[in-house]
Amino acid sequence: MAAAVSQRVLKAPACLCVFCGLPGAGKSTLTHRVLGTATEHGWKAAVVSYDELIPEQAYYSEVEEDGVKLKDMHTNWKSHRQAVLQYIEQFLKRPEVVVELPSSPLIHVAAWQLCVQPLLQPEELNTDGTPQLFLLDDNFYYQSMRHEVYQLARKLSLGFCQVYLQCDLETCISRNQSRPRPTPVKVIMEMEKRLECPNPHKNPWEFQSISLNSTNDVSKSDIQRVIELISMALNNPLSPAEDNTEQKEADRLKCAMSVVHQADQACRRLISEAMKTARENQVPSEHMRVLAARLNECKATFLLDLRKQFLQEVRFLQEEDVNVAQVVKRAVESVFDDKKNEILSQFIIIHKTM
Ligand SMILES: Nc1ncnc2c1ncn2[C@@H]1O[C@H](COP(=O)(O)OP(=O)(O)OP(=O)(O)O)[C@@H](O)[C@H]1O
Repeated sequence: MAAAVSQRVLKAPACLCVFCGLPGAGKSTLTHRVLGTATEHGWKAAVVSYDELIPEQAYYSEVEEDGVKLKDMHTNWKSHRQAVLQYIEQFLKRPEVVVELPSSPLIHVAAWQLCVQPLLQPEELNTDGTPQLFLLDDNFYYQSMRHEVYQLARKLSLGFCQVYLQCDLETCISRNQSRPRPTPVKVIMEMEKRLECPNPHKNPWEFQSISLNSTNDVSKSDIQRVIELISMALNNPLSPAEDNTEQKEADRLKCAMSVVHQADQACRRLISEAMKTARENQVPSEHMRVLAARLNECKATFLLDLRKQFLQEVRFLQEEDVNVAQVVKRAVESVFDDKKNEILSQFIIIHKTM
C-alpha cells in the first residue's frame, strides 16, 4: 500500500495538512512520525509548528492577561497565525526568498528557515514534481482557524486535509504536567469547552478529515491512514470556487466573530460599570478582585454560548435580513446584564451585611 501511494501521479504540487486537538493530545509527536513516513515515501515534508514559529511572549501575554485568556482572543494572535500562512504562500510562490527574509515581529524567521529546509532542494531538482507537505501543528480549536488554512489551499489549488487528535481531557492534562513548560491547566480546560472538532456533516469544506484516538498509543495503521488521507488530498486539489458557497461560509464565520466581538465590547462596558457601582458601595478591595474574576468568567461563558448559537443561526439571520447589532444588543441586555446584576448584588449585599 505504501509504495502504491508514493508512485501514483499526484495532481497537487503541495498539501496543507492541519493537525488539531488539545494541548498534550500528541500533535507534535504525530506530525514528526508522519514526517518520517512521508520522507520514506519520497515526499518532501515540513512540520510547521506554530509554537516554534510564534514568539513566546505573544502566547504568554494572551494567557496571562486575565488568567485564562486563550491565544485566539486577541487580534494580535490572529495576526501571528495569518503571518504563518503568508510565509507558506510566499514560500510556495518564491522558495528562493526564504534565505533572505527580513526579521519579523510576528514570526521567528530563523525557525521558519529551519522548518522549510527539508522542502528546499538543489535547483536542478526543483522541477522533479515531488509534492510538498506542510504539516501544520497548532490547536486549531475553532473551525474558523482551520478555515483560514482551507482558504489558502483553495486560493493556490493545493490539497487540504485535517487530522483531529481526540484525547481525554485528563490524559492531556497529565501529559502536559510532565512537560518542562506546561500550558496552564485552566487554558486547556477552557480550550476543551471551545473546541469545535472537524465536522464534515455540518461543514462540507471539512470533508477530508479523519479523527484519531490518541488517548493511547497511535499505531502504525493510524500513521498509514494519515498518509492515505494526504495522498487523497494531493489527488484532489481544491479549486477556487465557481459559485459563492465558500464566500458565504467565510462571511458566516466573519459575521459570527464580529457578533462575539461586539458582544465582548458591550459586556466589558457593563463590567466596568458594575465595578464602579461596587466601588461606590465601598466593597473592599479583596472582594473587588473576586467580583472582577466572577464577572469575567460569566462574560466568557456568555460569549462562548453566543458564538455557538450564532454559528448555528447566523445563516438564518443573514437570510432573514435581521439586524445583527440589534440581536447582539438584546442578547447582552437580556442575558448577560441580568447575570451581571445578580453577581453584583451578591457582593453589595455581603458587604452591607458585614
Ligand atoms: N499517544 C501518546 N501516548 C502517550 N504519550 C504521548 C502520546 N502522544 C504524545 N505523548 C506525550 O505527551 C506529551 C505531549 O505530546 P505532544 O507535544 O506531541 O502534544 P501536543 O498535542 O503537540 O501538545 P501542544 O499542543 O501543547 O504542543 C509528550 O511528552 C509526548 O511524549
